Amino acid sequence: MSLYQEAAVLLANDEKLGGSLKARIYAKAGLKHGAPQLFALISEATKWSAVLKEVIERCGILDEEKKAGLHCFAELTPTITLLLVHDHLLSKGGIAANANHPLKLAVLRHKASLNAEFNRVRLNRGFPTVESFRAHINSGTRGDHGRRDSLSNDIEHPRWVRINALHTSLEHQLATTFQHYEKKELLDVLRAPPAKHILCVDEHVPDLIALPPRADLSRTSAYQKGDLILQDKASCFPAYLLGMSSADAHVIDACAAPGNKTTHLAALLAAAHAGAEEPRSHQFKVTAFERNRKRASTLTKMVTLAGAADVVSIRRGADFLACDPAAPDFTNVTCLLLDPSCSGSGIVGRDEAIPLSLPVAGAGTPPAAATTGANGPSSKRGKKRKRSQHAGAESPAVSEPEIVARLAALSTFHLKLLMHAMKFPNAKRIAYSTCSVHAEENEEVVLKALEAKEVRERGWRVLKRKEQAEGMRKWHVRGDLGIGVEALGDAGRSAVVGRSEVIEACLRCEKGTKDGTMGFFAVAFVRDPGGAEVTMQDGSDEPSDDEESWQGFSD
Ligand SMILES: C[S@@+](CC[C@H](N)C(=O)[O-])C[C@H]1O[C@@H](n2cnc3c(N)ncnc32)[C@H](O)[C@@H]1O
Repeated sequence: MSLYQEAAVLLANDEKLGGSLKARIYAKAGLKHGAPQLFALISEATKWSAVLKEVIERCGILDEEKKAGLHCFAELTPTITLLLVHDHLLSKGGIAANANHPLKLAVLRHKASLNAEFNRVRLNRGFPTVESFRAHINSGTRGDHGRRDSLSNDIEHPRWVRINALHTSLEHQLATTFQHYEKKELLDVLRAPPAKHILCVDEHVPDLIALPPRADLSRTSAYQKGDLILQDKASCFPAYLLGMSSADAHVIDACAAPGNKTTHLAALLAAAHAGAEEPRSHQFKVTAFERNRKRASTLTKMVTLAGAADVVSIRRGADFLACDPAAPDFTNVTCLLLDPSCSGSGIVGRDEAIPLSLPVAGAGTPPAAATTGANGPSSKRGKKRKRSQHAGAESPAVSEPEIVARLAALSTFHLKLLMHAMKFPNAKRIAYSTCSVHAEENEEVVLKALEAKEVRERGWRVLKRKEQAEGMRKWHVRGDLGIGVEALGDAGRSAVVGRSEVIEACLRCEKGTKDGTMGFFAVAFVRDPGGAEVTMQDGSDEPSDDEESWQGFSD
């Protein structure tokens, strides 16, 4: 399989794998060509795709090769043509294939017109040299040239690694797995190539280190044994925010799979109970709810690998909302962690779905007839171009009303979970988090919960910044209450006492910044001693809408 065929298969993503293009390529086993080479080709060709589409269509390559009936035509798909033409026009080494490779020959037959059309497009757009055109494309200016995304930034997402305190310690890992690594600032780590042996010990979350983007630990025995857990910094906030102590013997993870936060809870509880003589399974436990049975299997594997199977009890296929908080099983539950399915808008890579413009056969004007200026196509050609754009590979946009409706459904679902968690009779703390950047799923849920009469009656409030664990107190990006308050009515607004404290209590993480985190939101609720005992009601205090209408969950 040629480089171009393999790149086209990755772009097609027929297996419908999730995650960013980059993550998919680097995670793919058995690639014939190197992941960096494939990723560079795809990302570069994508940046140029709007330009290349125009060039290819005007040259009529797809039509000509089809007419010629060459045996390789079937393989000369729009995607492969785009990739080949990219390398012919823009890669230093040209097309990376043998001189007599049929696909290379098919494209090179059009060498003269490709070069001429490319120069025409460049000049029409006002770029005197290829270099100035390249600089413009790389700058990611929006419009038909592509867009800025993390591919062209010099900052990438670091590889965050949580040291699994159930198995090992930070000191031990620094002295063994990372003995040849130099300690550096986070910014140095963010900009380093994957194989560089530098790391940054995180200043906010204990037992967390950052390695250079795409650092590969998969072959280290520490990773294979479950001593190291790949977990984004932001995702470590909720369990840490709970501030558990030896008084906490039973904790619930309400939405657990794949289990990063479950094993983090177990590790923090083990640290809180350290020194006790009896086996840890007699000291504390985590009950992990996971509604999706398939994902519960992943959870089981993660928990076992992390060495937490003795203290984590998995409720496979169980809906947290269906459990009875008053059941004897839950009498000793003091803390709950809610990390529900959400829009996932904070996930790195989620918005990197690269708009790829593909050429279409029959869409272009042959070069000889291309007498209209680049900015002045005939109406007939204009119609064809419209069709070709429609047939292109860009994903269909989701309309604004759809987004609003989805966020409203998620917000209702999140509030329902939160209100359910607040009914556990002896619960003292609840951490609520999402990997969403939308206030509807974050601050607004917090505010709505706080304004509910029964929540206040039960004594729930936010855990103030000054009460938070040291690292969380130090974290600089706080809540965005301004957006949330807008959505509330007058009654809601006046019901929120101490707005600035609520803002300060919420933690936000932004993606694509030098903090190196994903987009995330976390907050903790606490119940003051003396807050009223929970009176179980008939559920009438719960929001009535169901969350099932939302299909685009983060998980
Ligand atoms: C965002 S993921 C959780 C990620 C997890 N906390 C971690 O850090 O690895 C949300 C999970 O909650 C599960 N879930 C959603 N609603 C649930 C419910 N009502 N009861 C139990 N699990 C639920 C989903 O199936 C999904 O696996």
